[in-house]
Amino acid sequence: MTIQKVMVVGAGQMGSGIAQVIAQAGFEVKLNDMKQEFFERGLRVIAKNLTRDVEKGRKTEEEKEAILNRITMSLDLKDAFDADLIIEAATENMDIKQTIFKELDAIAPKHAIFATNTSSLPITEIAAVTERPEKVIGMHFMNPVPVMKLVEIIRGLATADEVYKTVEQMTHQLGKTPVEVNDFPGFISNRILLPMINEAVYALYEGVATKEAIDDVMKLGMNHPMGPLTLADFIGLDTCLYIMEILHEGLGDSKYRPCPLLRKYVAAGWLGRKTGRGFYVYED
Ligand SMILES: CC(=O)CC(=O)SCCNC(=O)CCNC(=O)[C@H](O)C(C)(C)COP(=O)(O)OP(=O)(O)OC[C@H]1O[C@@H](n2cnc3c(N)ncnc32)[C@H](O)[C@@H]1OP(=O)(O)O
Ligand SMILES: NC(=O)C1=CN([C@@H]2O[C@H](COP(=O)(O)OP(=O)(O)OC[C@H]3O[C@@H](n4cnc5c(N)ncnc54)[C@H](OP(=O)(O)O)[C@@H]3O)[C@@H](O)[C@H]2O)C=CC1
Repeated sequence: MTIQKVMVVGAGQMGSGIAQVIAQAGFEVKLNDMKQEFFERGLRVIAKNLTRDVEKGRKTEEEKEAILNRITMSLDLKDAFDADLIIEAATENMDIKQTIFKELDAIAPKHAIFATNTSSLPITEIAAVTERPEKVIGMHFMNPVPVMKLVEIIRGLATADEVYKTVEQMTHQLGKTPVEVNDFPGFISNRILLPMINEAVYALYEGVATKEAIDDVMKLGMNHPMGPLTLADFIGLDTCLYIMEILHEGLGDSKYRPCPLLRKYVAAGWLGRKTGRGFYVYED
């Protein structure tokens, strides 16, 4: 199957990055969110990234404009009427994702593939609310999307081989490297990454060291580009907590219990970079 028209649902940090790489690869993309201001916030981030590319001589001003012109605003899921591929990148919450997919199922063409960028939720359970579970698949991009090479592709129980192949090919067209993973909580990436981040939060909670010291140990000692607490702020503490809860519930092992300090920060609305405060404070 050939993909021509794409829709991305959710214009947050992941949705805007996904829309950017899709438009960069020459596809038309509708970027959907619930309010115009969320779309505009997403588009501002994309424009900023592209301006940096122009300043660094990687793109011309004309290329930047052409990419931006391929991204159109959508505030209504009905705009999915002509989509070949829909990539959902809304908030990490099963109810939200199932509601979106159910609604899209009644709107999108019968051939359309539904991909979800979920970090941890079961693809099979999301697919089950649609009449097309064979066309539902996980397409898990990494943050920041324009930079990171990996896309985990997750088959649900019913995902058709043809759908897998189309999404794999699309991933190559976006300049990314696909890795196939089966449908288990947190897949590979977050099953391994998030317990490390959660352990770093426990180390802070128990007073083992300061946040700076914890991050320095992992940066300088293990050559991680960011310390785990900085990375948690970058991902979003709400998303980190959701993922730990899914691992805990889905795998049934107490080693995945979320640290109470992580819960406390999320309850306070300290969600990391996106709200200006998490483990660290951000002025920009
Ligand atoms: C939660 C999930 O479900 C899964 C996940 O995504 S988990 C998160 C996975 N991501 C990570 O682990 C990221 C870890 N951090 C890093 O790799 C690096 O710190 C980083 C790439 C984010 C920044 O790299 P850095 O060397 O510290 O900073 P910097 O020099 O400013 O940036 C490096 C390049 O990335 C680009 N970049 C940095 N942040 C960017 C962003 N948010 N958007 C777009 N481009 C960005 C910069 O423009 C720069 O590009 P050039 O060198 O080509 O000019
Ligand atoms: N952050 C990360 O590092 C990564 C996250 N992911 C996954 O990507 C998804 C998005 O995460 P992220 O971009 O970080 O989150 P953000 O909070 O930045 O963005 C989510 C966006 O979705 C919007 N949204 C919520 N409900 C709907 C809806 N019903 N219809 C349309 N848009 C909606 C939100 O609007 P509002 O602001 O009003 O709530 C927000 O703009 C999650 O599933 C997450 O697990 C995957 C890989 C990495």
